[in-house]
Amino acid sequence: MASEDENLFTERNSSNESVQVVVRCRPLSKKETEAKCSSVVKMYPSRGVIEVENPRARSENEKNKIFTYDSVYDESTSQQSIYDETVRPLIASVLEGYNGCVFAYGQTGTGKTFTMEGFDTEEGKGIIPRAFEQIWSHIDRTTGVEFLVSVRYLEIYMEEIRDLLRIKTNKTYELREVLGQGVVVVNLHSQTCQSAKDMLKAMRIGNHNRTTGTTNMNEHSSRSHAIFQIVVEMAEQRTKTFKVGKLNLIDLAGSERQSKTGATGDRLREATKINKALSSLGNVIYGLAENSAHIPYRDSKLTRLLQDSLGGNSKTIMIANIGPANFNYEETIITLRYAYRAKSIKNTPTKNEDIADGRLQGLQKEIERLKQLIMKKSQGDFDATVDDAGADADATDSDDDDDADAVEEKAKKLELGKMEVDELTKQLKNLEKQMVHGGKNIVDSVNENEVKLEQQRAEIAARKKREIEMQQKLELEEETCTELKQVFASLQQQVDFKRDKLKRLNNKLQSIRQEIRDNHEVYVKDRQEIEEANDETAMNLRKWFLIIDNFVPTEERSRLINLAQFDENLDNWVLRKEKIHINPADRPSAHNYRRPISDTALHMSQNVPKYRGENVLDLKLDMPLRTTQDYTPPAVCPQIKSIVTDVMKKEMENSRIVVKMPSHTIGRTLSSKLEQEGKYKQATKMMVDMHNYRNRPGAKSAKAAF
Ligand SMILES: Nc1ncnc2c1ncn2[C@@H]1O[C@H](COP(=O)(O)OP(=O)(O)OP(=O)(O)O)[C@@H](O)[C@H]1O
Repeated sequence: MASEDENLFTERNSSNESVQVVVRCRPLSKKETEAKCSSVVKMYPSRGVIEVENPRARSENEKNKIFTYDSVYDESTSQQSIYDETVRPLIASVLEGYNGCVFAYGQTGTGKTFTMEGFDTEEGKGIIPRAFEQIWSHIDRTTGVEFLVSVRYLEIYMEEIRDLLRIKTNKTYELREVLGQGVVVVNLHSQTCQSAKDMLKAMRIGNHNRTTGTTNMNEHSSRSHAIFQIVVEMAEQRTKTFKVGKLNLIDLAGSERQSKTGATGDRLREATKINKALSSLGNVIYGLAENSAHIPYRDSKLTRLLQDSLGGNSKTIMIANIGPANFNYEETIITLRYAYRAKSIKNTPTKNEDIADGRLQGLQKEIERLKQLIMKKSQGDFDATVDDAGADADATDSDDDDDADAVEEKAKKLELGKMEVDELTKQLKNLEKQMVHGGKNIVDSVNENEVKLEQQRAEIAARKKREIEMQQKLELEEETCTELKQVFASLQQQVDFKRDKLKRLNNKLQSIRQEIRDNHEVYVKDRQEIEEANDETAMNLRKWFLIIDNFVPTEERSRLINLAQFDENLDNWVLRKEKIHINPADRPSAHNYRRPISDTALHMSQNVPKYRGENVLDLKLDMPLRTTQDYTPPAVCPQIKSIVTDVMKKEMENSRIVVKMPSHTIGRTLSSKLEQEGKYKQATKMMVDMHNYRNRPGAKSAKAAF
């Protein structure tokens, strides 16, 4: 049970905080410009407002839709500004021991990867590499603190988790809820980093391993949700306190419509899984916004991993990416509605302080232990081990003997001891290398300027944020003030005012109705797409039924149905292994070799000669009815016959052998002789002439030709 002090501590370090939602709109793409698309998005960054014009509006009410967010960024916003104004304060919180999360959401091709990763240039780099720089410039400036920084990089592809830093493993990555840590991925490789460069390298390796593909909407479309995790453990040397900051940087796969991306085959299957996970994310956001009793986190791996970031212990920023083209109006509105809902999600970020079982503590303890051990061994206590502190020292001393053997033994021990000390020192150095001592660049004057610049940027960002908030408040108050300020001089004025109000309310009603209609249209489109996908699946199913009906015997079918079972981890049907009970005496044999029946024997059958009959099946084949005739040799025309006879005569005279042969055989012999001599043309002509003669009209039979 938590003590009163602990409860107080938690209360002091946690408070409710809304998910911060910002919207970023990219410029019209080259393709959109070529297709003469127009921009339907207007942004007002100073007020945090976005206005989207409906290109298919039938009335004034339907025309414009207005949304308000924490901040909005138009196409001219630089990567630096979006980072400084939105993400920098969050990373600063992570370095104080909070959990943080930034995730980019939006339709495919709207700039999520551009925002999170960016390009390899100073201006082009995105949020993730900039976060590395901020973390390491903080470490370099902080004295008296030891840091342990590690990163992990995973992707969720087709509802499967893959380790992007260790792609060639056959480990399975399960999700497990760990007390005090939230939902973690078991077996995921964690890489310790000593600099921003190390982190950048890990990011590049992961990006290289990430699943991407080409669609009509984006040449390099991310086909998976990628999560880059950074864990910063901090140990204050003076106060001996520990804290841990965890950061999740997430580039989601884009939501997409098959009609627009033109996805088929693998791309379509990926899109179905992507949309399924995103729709469960939508359900979680909806549930949290509506304060539902049940939040369906367990519906997908993505929502389980985001459990802490949405409605839990984390400071979270959602970046909604949109495109400005009229062609994508509906998708833009869906993204904006999603983002608007996320605004009302409340998190309870809590500082992760005084952690009892952090990796850094373990590392520090191990380093201390090794140091002591090395010290003891260097002082001659070669029997010292992990826990005993020289208990055997007396025993070694009491055995004081001048015997030559004993001296030799001692020398050996000394040598061994030295080797052990070297080995332990190596281990110690390796462990120490993992930890980073803060405050390396504290006296650097360039660094001081950098710090000042950073502080100024943070101040400007905070001021801008305050301005937006004040502007939004002002607008709201102005609206209510105009109502209150109305002094009803006459009944007519009152009537006019009420009419105005009614008109405004009517407008609101119309816009809500329009929203319902829009939603219905989206719903109908979604349904159509699902139906199309269903039709395709049904077609495939019919094909498989046809194959099964014609090629799988009925009794075999029921056996297979019994063996089939659904594997939730693989999200697919698998065939259970059938237990075959065979009496060893009745073991089947093939080609006089006993066929193996145990798993080991089956496995070994590849290499061990004893089992080489394994794959030999002795089948009696049903021979098909004969559909061919015996070969009838071709007839030879008289002209050739005469030549043949002349040549044969000569041959026979030379060899003095008399052979009685039919003329067609002689013809063939001659033809092959001509071929041997390289007279291919003559040989072919001879065969053709023979064939034509034999098949001449009116020929009675092959033999009649001769
Ligand atoms: N703010 C921006 N300024 C200029 N170009 C941009 C911007 N945002 C995106 N782009 C360009 O748009 C294209 C698509 O961007 P990106 O690949 O980041 O989209 P995405 O949302 O990650 O797509 P997907 O979901 O398919 O992976 C890229 O060529 C990118 O350079």
